[in-house]
Amino acid sequence: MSRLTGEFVLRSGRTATEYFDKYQFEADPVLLDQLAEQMAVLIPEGTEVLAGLEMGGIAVVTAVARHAKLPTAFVRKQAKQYGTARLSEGAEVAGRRVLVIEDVVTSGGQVVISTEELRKLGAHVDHALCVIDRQEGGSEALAEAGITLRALLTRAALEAAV
Ligand SMILES: O=P(O)(O)OC[C@H]1O[C@H](OP(=O)(O)OP(=O)(O)O)[C@H](O)[C@@H]1O
Ligand SMILES: O=C(O)c1cc(=O)[nH]c(=O)[nH]1
Repeated sequence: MSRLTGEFVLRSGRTATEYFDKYQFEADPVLLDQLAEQMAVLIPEGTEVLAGLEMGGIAVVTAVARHAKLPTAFVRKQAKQYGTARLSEGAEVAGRRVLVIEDVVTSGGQVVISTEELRKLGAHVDHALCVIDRQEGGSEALAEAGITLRALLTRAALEAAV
């Protein structure tokens, strides 16, 4: 139900004829919980904090954390301009082994940007976990940044299931 066809501009600026609307599965509490339960199994040993990326990664991280029983951080695209003025809200990330949680990975650009920012805050980030890896160079880009990508689903697997 999340797989759309048409013409879509992606975050990376690329265009695609296929788009996974993550908000369709994130808005379904039963489906999201099932995905989260399976993702929790993929969490690398030693992970201390789960960090979900704005916006789609926030619902995913909250759901995964319920199964993993780990504290969560909510990572903004830009630091809040008032109040706490934080980029990363919730659990403290400094000095802790942090797993980045994302919904969809395409080029890997957003995970790399947010990981750099988390590292500046003192987090130790070696891994990321996503719901869907579109298999368009994301895992390679992450590897260059020292991040291993684990995915619950790949684009190839989803296409094979249709
Ligand atoms: O691997 P990349 O090429 O960086 O692309 C994937 C990113 O693009 C989408 O974010 P978008 O900005 O559309 O998302 P939001 O609705 O979650 O804010 C998705 O949630 C990833 O964050
Ligand atoms: O690369 C993206 O921006 C992107 C691709 C996709 O399939 N779904 C999504 O939410 N974002």
